[in-house]
Amino acid sequence: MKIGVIGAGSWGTALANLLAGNGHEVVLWAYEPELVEEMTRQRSNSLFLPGVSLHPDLICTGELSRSVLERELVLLVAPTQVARGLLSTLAPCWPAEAVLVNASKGIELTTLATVSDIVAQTLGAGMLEHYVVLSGPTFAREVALGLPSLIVAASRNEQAARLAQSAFSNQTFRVYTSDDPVGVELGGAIKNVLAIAAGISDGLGFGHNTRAALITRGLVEMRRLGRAMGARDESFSGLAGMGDLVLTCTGDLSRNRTVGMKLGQGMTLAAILAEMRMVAEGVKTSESVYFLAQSKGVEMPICEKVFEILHRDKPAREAVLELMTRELKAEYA
Ligand SMILES: NC(=O)c1ccc[n+]([C@@H]2O[C@H](COP(=O)([O-])OP(=O)(O)OC[C@H]3O[C@@H](n4cnc5c(N)ncnc54)[C@H](O)[C@@H]3O)[C@@H](O)[C@H]2O)c1
Ligand SMILES: O=P(O)(O)OC[C@H](O)CO
Repeated sequence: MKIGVIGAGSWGTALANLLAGNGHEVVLWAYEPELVEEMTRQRSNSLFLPGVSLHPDLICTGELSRSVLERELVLLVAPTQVARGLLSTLAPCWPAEAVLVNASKGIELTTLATVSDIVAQTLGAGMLEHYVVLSGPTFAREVALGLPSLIVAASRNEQAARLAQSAFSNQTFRVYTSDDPVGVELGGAIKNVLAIAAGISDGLGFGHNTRAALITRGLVEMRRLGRAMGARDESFSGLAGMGDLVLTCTGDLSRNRTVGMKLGQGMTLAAILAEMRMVAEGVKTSESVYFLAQSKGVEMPICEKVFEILHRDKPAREAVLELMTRELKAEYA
């Protein structure tokens, strides 16, 4: 297939490499001009995926329109907060029949739009028939190294999900399909907020009990918001829900968990972000989830505390005390 990839961060580069290795003709667009130069000449991406050699057939470009021209499948894998700008720019030259696969995991600030919403608003609601969400427990580096990984391709159009499944699958990358893009998209976004919570807990020096509790009760929060937004319950027990939540709350490669750990250890958010070039989607998505939960009347106490710690300067220990001393209740109230 002719495939375009929008975004040459760690995940975009790992997936573009995988697709090229699967025999597709792949054009990878990078935002940074110096990265296009390096990827083309040195076949490496030292900014976002150091130590991984690029596939010899992978084409790299700094021209955004080349990532969609004559493409049969386009993979969007840029930070969520810039997705609207990129898709709006590309709308006039968008290939109408192409399948659009989204691998970004976040919710837009201010609009509270999911990436599905952004796609419908920029490319038209009809595009959702060609839209697939690709999400699951997949650290880019481990996928790039060929370590066995599983993921879900979710779409309301079964044919589109199957097309993505066959384009991405190989011996080390196993893709399941799902008919619940809403649940799969929400799982990927909310787990980033909960990973920050798990990091804060570790940074404060709490133990395994606390982390296991955060994962379990975090999953309840994910499911609640999912229900309010029309997601299928079982998606949250799957790869894009529990799977990714466990990975990101426990894995040292997680940027979101790392942000949380540093916060727990006493660094300010501004100082943490100043030394990070990569994106930790949970930082902004914590704000989106907070307001989304409020607007839907959904109780999400852990996500609420992450928002307050990150964006309202609440001391982490105070937030934990507030969580622990909430009114006592049944586990499934
Ligand atoms: N890295 C992973 O393991 C992984 C796995 C699954 C999903 N994701 C998701 O993939 C998405 C992309 O993350 P990543 O990890 O590949 O990125 P990254 O953190 O490795 O790199 C940051 C990316 O942001 C881009 N960028 C920064 N400012 C930009 C701008 N103004 N306009 C356009 N692009 C800009 C950079 O070019 C780079 O591609 C995120 O939503 C992330 O949650 C990442
Ligand atoms: O490094 P993180 O925290 O952005 O997580 C990366 C992926 O989403 C894991 O599936």
